[in-house]
Amino acid sequence: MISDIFKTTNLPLWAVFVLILSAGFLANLFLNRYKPGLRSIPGPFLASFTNLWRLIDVARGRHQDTLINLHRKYKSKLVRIGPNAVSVADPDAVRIIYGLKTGFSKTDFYKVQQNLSEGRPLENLFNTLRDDFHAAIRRPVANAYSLTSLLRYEPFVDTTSQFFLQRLDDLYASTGRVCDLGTWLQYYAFDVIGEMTFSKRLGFLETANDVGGIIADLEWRLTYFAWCGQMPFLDKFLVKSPIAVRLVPTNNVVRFTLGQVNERLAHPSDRQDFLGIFLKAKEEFPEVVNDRQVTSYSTTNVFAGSDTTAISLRSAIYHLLKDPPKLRKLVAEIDEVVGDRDCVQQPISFAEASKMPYLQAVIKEAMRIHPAVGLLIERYVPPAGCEIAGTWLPGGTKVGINPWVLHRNKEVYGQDADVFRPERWLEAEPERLKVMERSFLAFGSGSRTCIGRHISMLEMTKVIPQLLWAFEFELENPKATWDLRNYWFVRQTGLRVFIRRRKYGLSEQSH
Ligand code: HEM
Repeated sequence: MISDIFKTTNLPLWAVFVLILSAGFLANLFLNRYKPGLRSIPGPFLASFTNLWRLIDVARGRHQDTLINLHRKYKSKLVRIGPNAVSVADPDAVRIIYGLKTGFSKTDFYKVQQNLSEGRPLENLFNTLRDDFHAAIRRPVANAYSLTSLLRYEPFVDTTSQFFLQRLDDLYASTGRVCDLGTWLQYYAFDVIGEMTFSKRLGFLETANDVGGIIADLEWRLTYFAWCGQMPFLDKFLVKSPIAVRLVPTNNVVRFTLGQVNERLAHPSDRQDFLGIFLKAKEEFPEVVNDRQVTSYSTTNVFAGSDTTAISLRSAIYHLLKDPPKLRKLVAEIDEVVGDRDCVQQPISFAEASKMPYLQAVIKEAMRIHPAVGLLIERYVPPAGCEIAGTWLPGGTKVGINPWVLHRNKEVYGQDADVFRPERWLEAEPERLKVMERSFLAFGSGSRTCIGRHISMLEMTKVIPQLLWAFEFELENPKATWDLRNYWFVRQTGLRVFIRRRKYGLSEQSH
């Protein structure tokens, strides 16, 4: 056949190949564009041909805004953002896509996130695609993350918070220097998770520095996940290519946690921190938990639990500082609960904080208006296909909800959905509240929901009142807005403040 074309056209062989390749490429684009089940879903024209559209848009760092605008522009619950990818904005779809036993599984976007350890991808709770493996590794440790286990971690949070406040007082309240509070909240979040996981602060607050380059490493890694995750086959040619694997067989964060695990193994102790629990799980479930799995659990704590918590803390503080009446309302609630005691020496307990309605509403609203995760929480439609928002989608389609899109849905949260207003959580009628709760995806939803959500709520509900009790914060430039960059997590920069003592040092003053 090829030789016939060659003879009749007198074309050189290479030109025939180029022609055939071009025809194949064009046919592929055409098939992408007119893929059954997806061809009638509105979306950017280019996106229906190639995932490059998605990759480029994600690389620009404001993908959450693009999706919010696209859903509003097309007035559609479904927007096609790739030849085989659909963004969904429908509260009723939450249960379908993320519900227990609905058969939707994580996509190869998560495979890219499997960091290398000794040359092999390290599957963990967060990034595994295999539901049976996920259930097997979740069972031995689930209890350690439950609400009832929280009391165990409160002292870890308290000691780190006290040190955090002392550092802010020494370096900023006492000197009048401007403080990059956003960065300090990140140091705090890393040190708390270090305390809880390894019984030691990782040294961020102490050194006021990026210890071991972990923050920088996570930053580039998240960027890589976000970009490469839009065209996951590229991973095999980049970080997981044979040459790259040989050059960097174990990545930085894994190496760091491996060091902590090895140190504990060399000096065994009966500490009830997460590492202690993971090592106990190794004894109780030897068929599932080996040394590699212990490292995997520990790495996940550091990876999934630090940046996300810092982002949510920043959101709460920033939005309060931008809206002084709301800040005053929260401070009044804190003062009432704390009374005469020193809130640094005797912090608000989790039990007390859980009964502070405005504080709870502020945290929830901070995570609604600025959820940490800023890309689709992607899943594959099961092989039999499925109807979502009135459209039948074929098996294997990538679907997902971007929390930013559902959180800004005006039908769910009202016409002021773009505004920070904690009161909405306190005023909503029970039926409306149910829909708002169902659409709240800051911690994901269903079978793969965040295992660390109680831990982060523990941190946030304790440290926010302590900070606001101890200090007054003032934005360096009250009119400026901060900068956002979405690389899987939507990280903020520019939360720069002046700090003044409010009640910090109360016990010293009374002596
Ligand atoms: C405010 C803080 C946090 C936010 C916003 C957050 C957000 C999320 C989200 C959206 C997911 C679902 C991801 C998906 O379905 O693809 C998730 C899963 C997960 N998170 Fe968190 N997270 C936070 C804190 C933590 C903490 C403190 C830890 C650990 C100590 C943690 C560990 C995990 C793990 C292990 C998973 C995977 C769970 C599974 O699939 O079984 N997270 N998180």
